[in-house]
Amino acid sequence: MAGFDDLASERSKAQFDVEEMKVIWAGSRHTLEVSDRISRLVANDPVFRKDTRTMLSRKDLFKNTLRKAAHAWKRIIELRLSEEEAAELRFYVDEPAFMDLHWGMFIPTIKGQGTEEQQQKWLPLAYKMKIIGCYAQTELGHGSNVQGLETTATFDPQTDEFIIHSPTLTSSKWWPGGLGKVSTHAVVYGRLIIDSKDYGVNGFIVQLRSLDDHLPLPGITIGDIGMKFGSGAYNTMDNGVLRFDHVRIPRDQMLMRVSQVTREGKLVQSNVPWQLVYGTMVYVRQKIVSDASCALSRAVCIATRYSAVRRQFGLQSNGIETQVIDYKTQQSRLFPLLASAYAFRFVGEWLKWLYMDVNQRLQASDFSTLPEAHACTAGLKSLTTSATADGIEECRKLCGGHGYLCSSGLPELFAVYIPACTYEGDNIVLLLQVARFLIKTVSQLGSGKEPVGTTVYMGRVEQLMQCHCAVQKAEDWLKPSVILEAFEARSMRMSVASAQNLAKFDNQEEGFLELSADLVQAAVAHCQLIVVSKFIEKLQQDIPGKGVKGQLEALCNIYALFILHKHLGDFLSTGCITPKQASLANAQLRSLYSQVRPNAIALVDAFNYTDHYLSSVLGRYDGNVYPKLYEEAWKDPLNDSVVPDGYQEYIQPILKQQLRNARL
Ligand SMILES: CCCCCCCCCCCCCCC/C=C/C(=O)SCCNC(=O)CCNC(=O)[C@H](O)C(C)(C)COP(=O)(O)OP(=O)(O)OC[C@H]1O[C@@H](n2cnc3c(N)ncnc32)[C@H](O)[C@@H]1OP(=O)(O)O
Ligand SMILES: Cc1cc2nc3c(=O)[nH]c(=O)nc-3n(C[C@H](O)[C@H](O)[C@H](O)COP(=O)(O)OP(=O)(O)OC[C@H]3O[C@@H](n4cnc5c(N)ncnc54)[C@H](O)[C@@H]3O)c2cc1C
Repeated sequence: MAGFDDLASERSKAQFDVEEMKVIWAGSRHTLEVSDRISRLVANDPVFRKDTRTMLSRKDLFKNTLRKAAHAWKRIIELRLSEEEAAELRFYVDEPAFMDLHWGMFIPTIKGQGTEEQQQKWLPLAYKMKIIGCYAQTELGHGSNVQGLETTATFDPQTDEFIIHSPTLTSSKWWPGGLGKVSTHAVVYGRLIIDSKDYGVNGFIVQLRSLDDHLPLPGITIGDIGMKFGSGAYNTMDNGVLRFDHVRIPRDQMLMRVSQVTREGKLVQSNVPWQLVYGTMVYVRQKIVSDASCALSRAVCIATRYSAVRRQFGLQSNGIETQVIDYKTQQSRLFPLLASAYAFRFVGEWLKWLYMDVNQRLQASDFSTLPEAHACTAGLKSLTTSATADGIEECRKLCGGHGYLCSSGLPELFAVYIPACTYEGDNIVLLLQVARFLIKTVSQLGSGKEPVGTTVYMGRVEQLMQCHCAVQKAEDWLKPSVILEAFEARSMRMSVASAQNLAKFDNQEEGFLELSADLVQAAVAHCQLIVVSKFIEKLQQDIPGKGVKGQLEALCNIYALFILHKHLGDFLSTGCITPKQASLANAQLRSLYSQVRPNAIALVDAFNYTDHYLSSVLGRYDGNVYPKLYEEAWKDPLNDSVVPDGYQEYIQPILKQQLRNARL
């Protein structure tokens, strides 16, 4: 039967060791074992079913999410899961919920911004879920501009307390996940005021609801902000609104790792940079980059499997139509996304390492790598989430009409994913941060301060401003050194051009605003260079398994040449490559697609996703698409009755012409 046979035959064509590729994708044998075991555990538990999610009303949906979250917590306790296993379990439950914010932001904020004493007090309560917390930073009037927050935390020396207050409507906290209906506590960001002086934004632990009856504490107004994009999707989350009317908290509930307020009301600064108040955002942005590869690979897995099952046109000699995956246009849209999923996986792995390294340095009071960590997490978060959101939508189109059905899994994935381009920093705002970092680095060239980390290539400014690409034939584009030089030269030249244009302005801030669209492009070029170079570095490691390295090399080249093709204007206008070299790159890309084609199904199998996690009829492992699509349609509540509700009120009068007669 179509589907079963197609995917089995595709799998038999694979030219590499899929089991070894699974290890590479997972990061290690241990991680593969854990994710494999936990994903199956979730898939086999009826409480974690997802198939009715898009049909439920908001209230039922939310209650169902609470039920799953409680069950997940119960299983974590019963099975004595480790922190790693518990995180995997929450991941595979695959339903945004208050737990994400409790474990993903509230706890990390206390760890990163609390003193030892504060950690000892609050973390055990949070780990045991005796309190549930969220991260309340954004307000109705300000999200991107953190320094513009209006909530105040005024020190009262009489009582040794802070008074938390929302002075205006626009100062209402607005968006925090988990806040609307569940959290008992929040880390609230507000302006620290001592003796009428404003000391800027700090974090404060505030209890919101009673631990006895869950009612809001006096002075607190709290609720959900309403339905969001898509059915099901992110509506499982209670994003909330919160107002304070002079709510008092003890002084020791200000997070005091960065600065402390003494009993006398004096502000004492630690030796750590004030930017550590922004530390949780760096942590979460790093996590979001890793998650991007999960979301994109999930969409790509669905679209690739379905493209091998779906046949249209072109009767072959055996009387069967062509698999749509064999169309070159399908390949040129799908395979760059497959390559991007792998590229984001590896850059995410590297970013995790970078984040751990920065953290270790911070513990040892070495703050030198913080600006680079901020620029990398901000830039890569922006690059990978934008590409993933666009990629999911492309996968929907790659699946034709059936991709638009909820049962394809793609509409909900898209709806859940797209806010990643906005939360944890709007993607444009974050790229402007990277641009500032690049301009600063360029302006320091020649000053004796050598660029470090991901900007080390800028130290070769003279060479990169003048070099000529050496490509003469299509295969030359397969050399990592050639690709790297083209990407470095493009990024260098775009940053230098931006810096030169900026220098023409008397007022740098005005110049930055005027040139911001170009600056964003320079930042994108730098971030794409990071992704390409980290993929190339990955290939320099020992990669076991028959044919695995060869497949990864092909994917790496596809990613790089696809980006080159997409941003050809940059490469040509900066003189990094010639039009002839561009056309050779395109020819090489076509040849790489042919190389990947027989391995495409095996390359998505290597993600090791269960059908439960994919939740897609089109992406089923067995390829049994048509019978299941047919079956799925009959489950829709509209099909519960043959004649729909409303027939007698609205359809019958039209058919019987009663309405027309009434008008005559
Ligand atoms: C789908 C669920 C699946 C389940 C998976 C679960 C696990 C994954 C967890 C993920 C959960 C996702 C759920 C979503 C939750 C969403 C949460 C949020 O959205 S929280 C709110 C996030 N808000 C933002 O990101 C705001 C963005 N704005 C800013 O960060 C800042 O305002 C700014 C950086 C844009 C500007 O800062 P500002 O101080 O006003 O000015 P400057 O630009 O001049 O910066 C001064 C100086 O500081 C440096 N800087 C800035 N930021 C940082 C930083 N984070 N770290 C270090 N340094 C930083 C900057 O470079 C400047 O340095 P200088 O040397 O002076 O040039
Ligand atoms: C699903 C979801 C979950 C969230 N969860 C949380 C949470 O748990 N806790 C929390 O505190 N917050 C949360 N947020 C809020 C989120 O962090 C903010 O929405 C985000 O930081 C963007 O800020 P904004 O909404 O103010 O956008 P705005 O800044 O108002 O953006 C509007 C437009 O202005 C542009 N813009 C803004 N500033 C500039 C500039 N300087 N230069 C050029 N263009 C600019 C942007 O690019 C964008 O196009 C969440 C948001 C969403 C959507």
